[in-house]
Amino acid sequence: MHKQQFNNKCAQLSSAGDPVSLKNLCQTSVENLKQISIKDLIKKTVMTDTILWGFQITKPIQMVGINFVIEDDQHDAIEVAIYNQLPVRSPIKKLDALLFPGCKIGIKNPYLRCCSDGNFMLRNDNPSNIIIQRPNEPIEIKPVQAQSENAIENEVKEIVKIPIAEYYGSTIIKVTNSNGRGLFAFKNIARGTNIVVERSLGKNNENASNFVMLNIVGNKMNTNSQSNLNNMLVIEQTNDEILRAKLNCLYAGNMRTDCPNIKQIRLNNFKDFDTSFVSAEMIYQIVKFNSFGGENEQCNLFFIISFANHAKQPNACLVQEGEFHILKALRNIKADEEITIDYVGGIQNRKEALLNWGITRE
Ligand SMILES: C[S@@+](CC[C@H](N)C(=O)[O-])C[C@H]1O[C@@H](n2cnc3c(N)ncnc32)[C@H](O)[C@@H]1O
Repeated sequence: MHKQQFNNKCAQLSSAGDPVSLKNLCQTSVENLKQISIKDLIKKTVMTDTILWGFQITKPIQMVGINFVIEDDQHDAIEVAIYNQLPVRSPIKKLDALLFPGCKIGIKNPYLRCCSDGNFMLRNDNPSNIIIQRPNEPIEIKPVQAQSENAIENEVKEIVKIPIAEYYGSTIIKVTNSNGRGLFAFKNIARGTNIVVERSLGKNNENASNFVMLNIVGNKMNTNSQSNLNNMLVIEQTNDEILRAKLNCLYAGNMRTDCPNIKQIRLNNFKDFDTSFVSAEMIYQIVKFNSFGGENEQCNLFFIISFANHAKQPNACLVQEGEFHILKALRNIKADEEITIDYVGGIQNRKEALLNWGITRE
């Protein structure tokens, strides 16, 4: 088929639409719609006066419509096909900037349509039925120059495909038997999976380069970067309630048994959290016990990743891609297993380095 014919065909298909979906225009405001989950959907039925919220977990693909997968707060996933959002055959760049993993998607009056291949997916032809909340603008993923032909090269190739938004994966925070609170898997996680993608707290990594950190190289940040981060956090908390909530939650880590609810955090719901101002002394303690230094001696503090405890033989590691840090599975991790990292991988005097976190034996 010639390009022109192909375009015409696409345009025809697009304008023809799905009659049920085309008629399904929801003009009710979000507050007046009942919130439902993927499990509540009924096949071949328009769920009138309801809204389904989910997080986009795949990149979009464009055929006639735009298809991608969303996951709801029950961790069920479904494919969504939306039509008439963008002209047929819009440039990929435009599409990637509109819809990317991490976006929160609201679908008014969801309609579970049976496709010609027998599968079911949510179909929508009315752009006003779709609410797209972008967590942040996607970063441009630059091709990374492979430095050698070893493991790093493979690691780089994998990473380049990935992070454009924060993501908290199949994780839950629970109290451990002996190391305070810790990060756990609530589902089986396959080796190589990006379990959590996070930016470090405090804007201290403006000079971060596109490098890969296969392991954490101890808490060896220089005094400069650590005190720089402390100062940043003291100032930044003034206008940032969520940052205060996160810092309060990290303070006095091991002494606490209250575990932040990741489900709530996914929805950016921090309203039950302590958002009081955090003193400079508290910030010093938080950074000391929860931050990790990178190869460039930069000091990184996280929220979710900082709940990962140390192990000599960990099942995960931290890698960095630009402004994002990725907690990556080193092997298959079973549901309910604790997710651990080696705080001092690559350091000669492990014992001494571990004392930075108050860890006296491995
Ligand atoms: C990055 S935080 C980890 C989360 C922390 N357990 C909490 O409850 O908030 C690091 C702190 O956890 C504790 N910790 C982590 N791994 C440990 C280990 N293998 N043995 C003993 N304590 C550990 C230490 O107190 C350390 O300062």
